[in-house]
Amino acid sequence: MMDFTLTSLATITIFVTSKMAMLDIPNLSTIRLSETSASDWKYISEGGATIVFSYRGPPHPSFDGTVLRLRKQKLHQALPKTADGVQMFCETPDAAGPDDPMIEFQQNVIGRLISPEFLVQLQLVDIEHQWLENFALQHDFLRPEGRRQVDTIDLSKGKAMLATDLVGSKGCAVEIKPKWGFLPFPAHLSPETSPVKLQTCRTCMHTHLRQSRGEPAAVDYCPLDLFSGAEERTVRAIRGLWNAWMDSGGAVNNLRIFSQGEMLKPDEGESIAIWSQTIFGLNNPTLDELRESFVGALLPIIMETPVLRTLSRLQRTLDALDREGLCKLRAEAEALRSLPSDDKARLSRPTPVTETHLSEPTTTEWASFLDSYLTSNDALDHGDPSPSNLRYYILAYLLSATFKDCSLIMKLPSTHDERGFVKVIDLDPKSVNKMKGWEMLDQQLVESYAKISGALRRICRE
Ligand SMILES: O=P(O)(O)O[C@@H]1[C@@H](OP(=O)(O)O)[C@H](OP(=O)(O)O)[C@H](O)[C@H](OP(=O)(O)O)[C@H]1OP(=O)(O)O
Ligand SMILES: Nc1ncnc2c1ncn2[C@@H]1O[C@H](COP(=O)(O)OP(=O)(O)OP(=O)(O)O)[C@@H](O)[C@H]1O
Repeated sequence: MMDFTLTSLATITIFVTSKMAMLDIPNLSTIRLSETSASDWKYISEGGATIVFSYRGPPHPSFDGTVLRLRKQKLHQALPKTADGVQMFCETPDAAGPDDPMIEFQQNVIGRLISPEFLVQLQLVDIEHQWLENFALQHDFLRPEGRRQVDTIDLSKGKAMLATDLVGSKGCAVEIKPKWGFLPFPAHLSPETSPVKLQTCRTCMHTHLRQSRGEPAAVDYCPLDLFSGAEERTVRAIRGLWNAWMDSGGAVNNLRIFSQGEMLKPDEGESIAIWSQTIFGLNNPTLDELRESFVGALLPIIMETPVLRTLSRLQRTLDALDREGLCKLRAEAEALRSLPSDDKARLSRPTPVTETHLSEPTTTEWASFLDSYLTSNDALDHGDPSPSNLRYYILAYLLSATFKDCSLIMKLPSTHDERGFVKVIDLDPKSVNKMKGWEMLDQQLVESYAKISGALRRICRE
């Protein structure tokens, strides 16, 4: 049985040095947001943890073609999700710290797993408190009401992130949040959960739960179709996303459409008319015509990009035990902890759960984990995991969660905007504090889905 200890400092030093050289991140402490005014930035969109603005001010070498990504702060802690699905529990790893760990994480972890052509250039910038306060004051009221009730720009941060603006001010960009692209590894599922979880994917179960609560949900969309690589299924997935976008008035977060730098909403007739004319050359199309043009434009991009396959492989291989197997492994390690020390010493693979198992991974630990994952994950017996590898599996699960929650932004090719592209965004590290919430949600999803009669359950195929 292979045993990973995540502390190989020699390897880590070499790795960090070579990676920094490769990505050539400049020293950006000289870039000052206070050189711009709040009105130079236009609200683009937001997720559970961050809010994004595009630079639209006078020409500036540091800000042209960039977005500003600011951290948000919950107004209230430990609340359930709101009706529009805004996540309200569990903090991100940096919630208490002044800086954003994202850049380091993208260099040291994500950059080793996803080809740089699919990643966005990120830069850390200093923010002066007064500037941020004024910025928040000017922009907060333009945010969606549902979001404003939950969180606000985090004024405690001294740094923010600049990233390449993928939406731009011309042409059409499409954002898809694909979610979970695999069915779980069966080895650790219980007899009760196994028939449910092996037939219906996690995202479809979540959709059902949301639907039953009257929340917006992408009911016709299954990520396994999108990830399938098969044309017919990909068409079905894009149609499903489009239908959800239409039916929810653009409220579901699985599909966002940006036209000329603005987020499009299905009920904005004039913008839709301009969009359909400029992007598809359609005048007064029927909704079906518009949908099929949209599908036709997106299909080749999705079929050709290798990045969906990469994401699904990463999600799956990093979640080799399923949440249930991980919980069992932790329980096994906890049971070992309570053994008398003489008995522990005699065990072939002891690993009681310690504080370090539940701490946030450091940069060096991530680097060491990646070394192990890239060289030896396939050689591990995931059907009979060793408690001594508990920490390895915890880090793997955290990283899998990042890939399960990221989004793609695809720029449609157009005459004035040359080539299209596909980029992966929102590759933030997830916090170990989320484990409990994930466990509860997993149980809730399966329990709720198991109540549906078998014949009505969705069958998701890989
Ligand atoms: O648990 P899920 O699958 O609902 O994912 C959450 C997302 O909900 P979704 O299903 O995509 O609408 C949720 O998205 P929204 O806030 O609903 O747009 C967040 O992305 C959340 O991550 P974080 O708390 O921002 O780090 C996500 O939480 P994690 O599971 O990634 O921790
Ligand atoms: N580089 C970019 N260019 C243009 N728009 C962007 C960029 N990065 C993010 N966005 C927009 O901002 C939104 C919020 O960003 P992001 O998904 O990173 O936030 P988040 O809070 O981490 O999301 P989640 O809740 O899904 O975890 C995205 O959904 C996208 O619409």
